[in-house]
Amino acid sequence: MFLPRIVKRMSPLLGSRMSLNACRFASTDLVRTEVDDKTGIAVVTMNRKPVNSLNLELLRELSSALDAVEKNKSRGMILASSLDTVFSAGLDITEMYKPDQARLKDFWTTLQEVWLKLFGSGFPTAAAINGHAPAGGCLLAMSCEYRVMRPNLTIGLNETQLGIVAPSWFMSTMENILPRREVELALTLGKMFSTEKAHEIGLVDEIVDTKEEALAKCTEFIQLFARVPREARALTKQSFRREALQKLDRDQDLQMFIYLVNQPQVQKGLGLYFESLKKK
Ligand SMILES: CC/C=C\CC/C=C/CC(=O)SCCNC(=O)CCNC(=O)[C@H](O)C(C)(C)COP(=O)(O)OP(=O)(O)OC[C@H]1O[C@@H](n2cnc3c(N)ncnc32)[C@H](O)[C@@H]1OP(=O)(O)O
Repeated sequence: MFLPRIVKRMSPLLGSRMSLNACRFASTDLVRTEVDDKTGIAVVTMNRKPVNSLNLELLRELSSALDAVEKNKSRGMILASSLDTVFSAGLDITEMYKPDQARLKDFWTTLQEVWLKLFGSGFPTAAAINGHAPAGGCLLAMSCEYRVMRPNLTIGLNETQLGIVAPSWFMSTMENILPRREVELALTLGKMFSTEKAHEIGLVDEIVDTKEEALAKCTEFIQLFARVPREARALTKQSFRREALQKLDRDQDLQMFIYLVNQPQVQKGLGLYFESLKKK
């Protein structure tokens, strides 16, 4: 269970007074949230070694972190990873392979919740993609409004390569960024784009060399909205995204996911894929 722990960090130079850009922290083992008091921007960092694969616990903590960002009225949120070469490896295969059925339901419901909160958030969002972002990792990055990525990495929805079908809301999320034809091609191929190609087609907005630069660029993006009235901005963003958000019928989507995951050929495919990852 995530309990936001808000702590004021004191500057050692200022003794008991807060430094100008002191941070507030609301952290758990899996997700660290830091709000810069100077910019008012929250950095939400995923921290589940070795690859930030999205299991139920990480998703629950991301969901709580998004609630905390909303509640604290942060100026915006940057999503990042604590790992050097991976943003997120997407859904944790172990949640879907030989699953416990009750947990499987919880897992998918929580993933839906995270997407609804992130894609539908009123506050500005940006992803500092400091590592590979396949499948669910790409979904998280695409749910943000701006993406900054380090070179020589990969990003994309590779589900068909695994013999599974990306849910339609994964597709709508990509369609919010890329032309429909490009999305259809990317999804049917299960294409993983290099950083450079992703930038060329507009899936990624900027390429920078370091995580620090990525965070700085994301901050610059969010600060573009500093003088735009908060409510008007939020409602405008949400009306652009309403159709995709409303298209998700949570119950039907859950039933479909549970049905598909439990198909013997899907289980076989997931097992083989998981083994191939381990043998690498
Ligand atoms: C029927 C279902 C219907 C609908 C659902 C569809 C939705 C699916 C969305 C998804 O997100 S599916 C998941 C897709 N993800 C991937 O295909 C990514 C797989 N991983 C990688 O490509 C690589 O691991 C990486 C590029 C992210 C990182 O490479 P590297 O740094 O070289 O790490 P390793 O490959 O050596 O992996 C280390 C360690 O982590 C395990 N692992 C990797 N990915 C996952 C994962 N998604 N789930 C669980 N575990 C994963 C990997 O097996 C290694 O484990 P060891 O025990 O060998 O250390």
